[in-house]
Amino acid sequence: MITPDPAPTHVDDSPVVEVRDASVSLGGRPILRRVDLTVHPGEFVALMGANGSGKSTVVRTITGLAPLTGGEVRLFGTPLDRLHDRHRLGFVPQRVGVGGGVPASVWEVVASGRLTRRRWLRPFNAADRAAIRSALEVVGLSHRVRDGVATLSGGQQQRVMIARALASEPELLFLDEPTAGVDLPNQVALADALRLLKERGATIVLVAHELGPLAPLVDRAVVMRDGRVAYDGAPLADHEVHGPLFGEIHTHHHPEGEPAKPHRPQVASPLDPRETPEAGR
Ligand SMILES: Nc1ncnc2c1ncn2[C@@H]1O[C@H](COP(=O)(O)OP(=O)(O)OP(=O)(O)O)[C@@H](O)[C@H]1O
Repeated sequence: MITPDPAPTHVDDSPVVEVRDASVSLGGRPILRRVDLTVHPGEFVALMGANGSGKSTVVRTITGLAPLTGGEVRLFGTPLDRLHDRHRLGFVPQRVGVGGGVPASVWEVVASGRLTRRRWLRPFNAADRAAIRSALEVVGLSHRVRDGVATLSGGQQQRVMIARALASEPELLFLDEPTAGVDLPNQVALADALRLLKERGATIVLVAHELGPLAPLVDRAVVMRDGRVAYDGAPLADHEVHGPLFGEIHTHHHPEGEPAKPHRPQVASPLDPRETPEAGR
């Protein structure tokens, strides 16, 4: 709920996302190779890695947009193809040009986030309007409700798309590069909005090249390389992800010798029987 409710949505720690041995081919080319990923309730996971490493495809697979050629995806404990209450998911895709000639107002775009929760052709009820208002407040755009989306800057348009996802009151939110091409004040506004959502108990999976102001929110980093999970563990600084480390499968040593936090950190190991010597290259 987008209400001041600090209680987490889930009472147990059963995974919200379970990707098991998932493979995806696109255009006849293997893009994801035997990916495993588990996300627990309330976690904020940053999915990182170089261009073309497969980050977006992981998210597209988890949200059912890219078909599996092998393996399984479960959300909220249910196989993806049997999940009916899809309103529990929110998805802010990459580089959405909401302006593109569509004369929609900010309010209309954010209100469209309620469609999965409403019965067809019913007017918005008080709960709908409250959720829309709250989402606009969270992203700091209440004063722009009547404006055409096309009149907003790219960063503000991205905030509109975040508000649209927030209005649907998702338990699990995916964002693909929400800060790409967004100026710093808008990145900070996005971070504030996501912090609030996290405090309300949502589980968040974020695809990002660089975390910038989002870094303090991240509980866990997963780094993709060549369609595989190369690292799964404690958050990494942007420079670590983009340094030489992910030129190879990486074993992470935490700087102060602290144990990697939080959930079951895993480093994909070359000893993994599924890996072949040439596989990670
Ligand atoms: N529909 C498609 N058909 C064929 N190949 C695709 C398709 N979509 C993505 N790919 C390829 O899959 C690989 C992984 O793409 P993906 O977008 O998942 O990577 P990414 O890590 O998100 O990259 P970026 O950071 O550039 O968005 C790339 O080589 C890309 O060219």
